[in-house]
This record gives sequence, structure tokens and C-alpha cells, in this order.
Amino acid sequence: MPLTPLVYWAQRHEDIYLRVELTDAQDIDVHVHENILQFKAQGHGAKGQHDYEFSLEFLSPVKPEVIHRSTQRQVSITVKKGQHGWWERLTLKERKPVFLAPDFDRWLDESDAEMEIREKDEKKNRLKASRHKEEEGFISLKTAFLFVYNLVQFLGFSWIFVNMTVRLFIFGQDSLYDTFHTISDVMFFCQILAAVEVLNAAFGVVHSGVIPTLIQVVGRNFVLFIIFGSLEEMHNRPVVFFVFYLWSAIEIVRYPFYMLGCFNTEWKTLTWLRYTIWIPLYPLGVLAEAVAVIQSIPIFDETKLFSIPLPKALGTSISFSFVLYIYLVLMFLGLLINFRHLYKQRKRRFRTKKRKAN
Ligand SMILES: CCCCCCCCCCCCC/C=C/C(=O)SCCNC(=O)CCNC(=O)[C@H](O)C(C)(C)COP(=O)(O)OP(=O)(O)OC[C@H]1O[C@@H](n2cnc3c(N)ncnc32)[C@H](O)[C@@H]1OP(=O)(O)O
Repeated sequence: MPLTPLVYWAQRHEDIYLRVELTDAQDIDVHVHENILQFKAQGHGAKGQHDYEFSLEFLSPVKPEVIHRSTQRQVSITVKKGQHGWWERLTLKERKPVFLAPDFDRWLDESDAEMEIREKDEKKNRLKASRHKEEEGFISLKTAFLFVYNLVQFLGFSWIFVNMTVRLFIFGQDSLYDTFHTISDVMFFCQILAAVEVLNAAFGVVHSGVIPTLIQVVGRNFVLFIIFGSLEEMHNRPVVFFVFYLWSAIEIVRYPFYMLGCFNTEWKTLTWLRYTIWIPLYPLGVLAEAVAVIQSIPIFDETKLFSIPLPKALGTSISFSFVLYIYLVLMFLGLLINFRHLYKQRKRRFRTKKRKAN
């Protein structure tokens, strides 16, 4: 004959807690059907090692899911109330079953339980507020970082653009021949710093595409460091002027646009310029870069700079110009990828704005 274990109970507004006094309980079967909880298990209870069972018909509807956890000392059961509220007793029958007693370890009266809920809510709110503060702190740190980065780039490229324009007015055509000597240090600085943009895109600091940013930074730095930087013969070629002028012309628009974006502000003319002037400037920029690469090919052939040595049996070496021919093809592909990307960004930007205006 199965025996009945001692059962202790307590409640909260949402849950019923039952604690069954059975040690080393095994083969536990506990479920709720038609608002009646049925419990069966084997274990060591008040009458020694036996099969124990009990059933309880609840006062009000409960949810059918039952959570139970068995430890060496007891079986804990949690049943969810069908509706949030306080019950005056546990069972439908007014007479309390003899095996049932209040669980004074968990027992709370209604007002204490409400207090517990309030404390829990307050704790949750405090946690939320502190998380919110942390997020705000991170956002403001990110905004400050981006703002300073954009400002430095803007100042750098403005200096380049203004300096080249003033020199063009003062020295006319002659200024085209010494751009590298007057501008290259600042350009080196700005373009090395631009590597930050690839990291920003890669780590999700900004929503830029990683590939287009990488193509732009690698593409420009290739021209700047390999074609211009390493060949003295290229330093006084007018092509340097055109490349630097086209690069800086776009950047003195792009960076202030980003700076305003850091504060969720925009200036319509600037936004329009940022998403429009690349249409003529990008192909012109890539064309100027291609001219620079083509002009450098005979110099690399002649000087054998960066040529790749081959085993004696195959010949002397492969000229770096071979890499440059491949690079010219890549340039064309890079132009296509970035042109498509910028076109999409433009469409997205103006489509969103139109929708907002409607
Ligand atoms: C794998 C490597 C292979 C290498 C192969 C090499 C081949 C090389 C071939 C190509 C060579 C090209 C060399 C370049 C030449 C020139 O530059 S010519 C001159 C003209 N150039 C241009 O017009 C290009 C200018 N550059 C750009 O527009 C960008 O750098 C971009 C990467 C091409 C595209 O910009 P992207 O960032 O994706 O779009 P945005 O709309 O501007 O930004 C998206 C959102 O992110 C925010 N954001 C981005 N950066 C910042 C920032 N620094 N600070 C703050 N916020 C930023 C931006 O505000 C946008 O936000 P939302 O509006 O909220 O979306």
C-alpha cells in the first residue's frame, strides 16, 4: 500500500511551492491534470523506504506545467497559478489534508509577498538603469572617439585641399610639380590613420561595409606608399596633384558629414554632396591612380625595384610591373564594387529620407 509523505506548501502571487519530505526519491512522477496534482515516488519518508503518493485538488486553476527538482533531502515542486493573485488556502476542499502543512521556511503573507515583488521589481529596475547607464557611457565614448577621428581627418584633408588650391592660384601650373614635397607628410598621416576605418567597419563601430572600406584604404595606400612613396621619379609628376586633389575633395565633405552624424544632425546640402560628388570623383580618382600606376611601370622595369628573384634555371627575376598589371585589373574591379556600394548607399539614404518626408 502506498503511503502519503509529508508535504509543506507556500505561495506567491504567481506560484505555488510544494516541498515533499522524501529523501533519495526515485521514479518521481508528478503532473497536473484537471487542476489536480498527482505525485508518486519511491523514497525514504516518515514511514521508512516505501512507495509514496498524494494528490491535491487546487483551489483555483493552475497551469498544467509542473517543475520539480529532487535533492537528497526532499522533492521541490513549483506550479504556476493560472492567474496572478493570492489564494486564501491551497485546496478546493476547505478541510486541509492531514499530510499538508505550511512551509515556514518560504511562508509569506500577502503583504510580505507584495513587498517581495516590489523589491524584485526595484532590483530589476536598478539593474536596467545601471545597464542603460553603461550603454550610454559606451555610446558617448564611441561618439567622442568617432567625432575626434573625423575631426582630425577633416582638418588633415582640409589642410591638404586648401594648401593645394592656394598654391595653384599663386604658382599656377608650377604647383603641379611639387605637390609630393609639400603635401605628402600630411597625406601619409591621414592615410595611415584611415586604417582605423577598416577596423571600425570590421568591429561594427560604424555601419560601413568592410570590403568597400578595405578596398579604398588598401587601394589608396598602395598608390601612396608603393607608387609615389617608393619612387623618387614619381615625386614631381603632375599626376600626384590630381590624385591628392581628388582624394581630399571627397574627404572634406565626407568627414564633416560623419561629424554631424555623430550628433544625429545633418545639413541637407552636405548630405546631398556626400552621396553625390563621388559620382564624378570616384572614377576620376581611380583614373588618376591608374595613370600613376601606368607611369610607374617603366620606372619599376628600369630600376628593378621590388622585382621578384627567380631560380637561376628559370631566368633572372619577375619585374614588379607584372604585379602592377594585375593591380590595374583589380583597380577596375575595386571601382565597380565601390561604385555599386556607394550607389546603394545613395539610394538607401534618399529613399529613407523621402519616406520620412511622406
Ligand atoms: C581586399 C583588398 C583588395 C585591394 C584591391 C585594391 C583595388 C583598389 C581599387 C580601388 C581603388 C580606390 C581608391 C580610392 C580612390 C578614391 O578615393 S577617389 C576619390 C573619390 N572617392 C570616393 O568618393 C570614395 C569615398 N569613400 C567612401 O565613401 C567610403 O570610404 C566607402 C567605404 C567607399 C563607403 O562608405 P560607407 O562608410 O560604407 O558608407 P556611409 O553611408 O558613408 O556610412 C555608413 C554608415 O556608417 C556611418 N559612418 C561611417 N563612417 C563613420 C565615421 N567615421 N564616423 C561616424 N559615422 C560613420 C555613416 O554615418 C552611415 O551611418 P547611417 O547614415 O546611420 O547609415
